[in-house]
Amino acid sequence: MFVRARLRDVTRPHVQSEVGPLTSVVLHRPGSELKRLTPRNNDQLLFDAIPWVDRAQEEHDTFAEVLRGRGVEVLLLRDLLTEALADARARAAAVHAGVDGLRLGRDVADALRSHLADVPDATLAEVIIGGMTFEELPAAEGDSLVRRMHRPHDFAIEPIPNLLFTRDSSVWIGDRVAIAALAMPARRRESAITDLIYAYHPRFSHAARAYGAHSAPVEGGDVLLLAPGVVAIGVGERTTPAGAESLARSLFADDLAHTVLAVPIEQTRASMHLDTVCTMVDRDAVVMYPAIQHSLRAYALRPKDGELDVSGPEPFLDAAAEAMGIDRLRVIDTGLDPVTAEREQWEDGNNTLAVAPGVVVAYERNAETNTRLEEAGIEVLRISGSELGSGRGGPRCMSCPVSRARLGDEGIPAT
Ligand SMILES: NC(=[NH2+])NCCC[C@H](N)C(=O)O
Repeated sequence: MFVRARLRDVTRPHVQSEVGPLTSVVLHRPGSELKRLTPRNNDQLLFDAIPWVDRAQEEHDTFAEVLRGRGVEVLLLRDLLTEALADARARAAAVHAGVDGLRLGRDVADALRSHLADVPDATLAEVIIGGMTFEELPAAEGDSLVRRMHRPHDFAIEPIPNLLFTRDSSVWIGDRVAIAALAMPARRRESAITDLIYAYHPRFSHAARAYGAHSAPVEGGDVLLLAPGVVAIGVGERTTPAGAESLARSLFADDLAHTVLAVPIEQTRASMHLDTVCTMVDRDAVVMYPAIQHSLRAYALRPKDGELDVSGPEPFLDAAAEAMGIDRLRVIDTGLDPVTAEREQWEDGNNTLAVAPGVVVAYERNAETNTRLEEAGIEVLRISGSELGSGRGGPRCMSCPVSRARLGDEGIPAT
């Protein structure tokens, strides 16, 4: 009885750290939404190039296989969405999120809503993710200025290619899920999708929330669970000071953290999230972009008599070690020359996904960083990311851990 209960426990949502053995994760296999990218819209849609979609899918399939090979349950977001849409309330939420009446005008919006009300769940999921152009709109009676004045390839529903980066739109902390409030217009609809999956998919419908999509901006790529009870939140291009503060309040209120470290990062595309410059590779070790190693600082937030106590800023590594209750947070010293370090940081060399303490998935192209990780005793599972990387995200960005075994419980086999 006891053993069975523990086995079942393994895939129950629960994430306390960045490195506890990964048992269940949400990925999004990229699809038609990437085929919508053109040189005219890629900047706005936050891609730096036009990916070769078939190859991106192959690379993603390999990523999923590497994880499965380590006993990880891979949940695909498109499947979760389609299954959630079996609930009529989820369908209504999906149509509401996809059809923008102000943009389309009353007649087109009404026609589109009634068309989507009748399509199968899988088609609705496809339209919500892949978008719809004006020429793909269902035919309608009567005349319409909106239809006449839009070009055939204009989007009636925008595609959401950044759904690939499942890390950013939601994050599990303990047994609660935080729905991220995404900062960039091209990504706002992603929260509506994760929100409805967690609200209506039978697997998650009982999950309590740690944060809501209508709060101040927080993106999952900025949230690092350094140790049970210790959460670092990057504050920069995406997560705002108000977002970090309100997530901290919410975590304290729910007893999910005792310390939150707010970590200012440069507001540039290269370091859009904290996880572009620093990820954990072991219980007490991070891989970090050398250029920021000595300048990264943190404000420490702690609960005090129902209010917030804010101290610092002090060097991030010191603040982290103190909050984690360890002597020192090791930095894997990549020791790279500044040009190589900058190139590999841009290509997500520091954006690793730990599948267990000391075992990470990384892009193979970051050869120098990976070699240094191995020299430091970290096992590196290499995947190709030549096409996947064109959206500026690595293995950590492309994964949303739903459950990890607690540190110290590694003996539990994955089901
Ligand atoms: N956690 C991350 N680093 N995510 C990367 C997201 C990349 C995406 N194109 C964006 O600009 O939003």
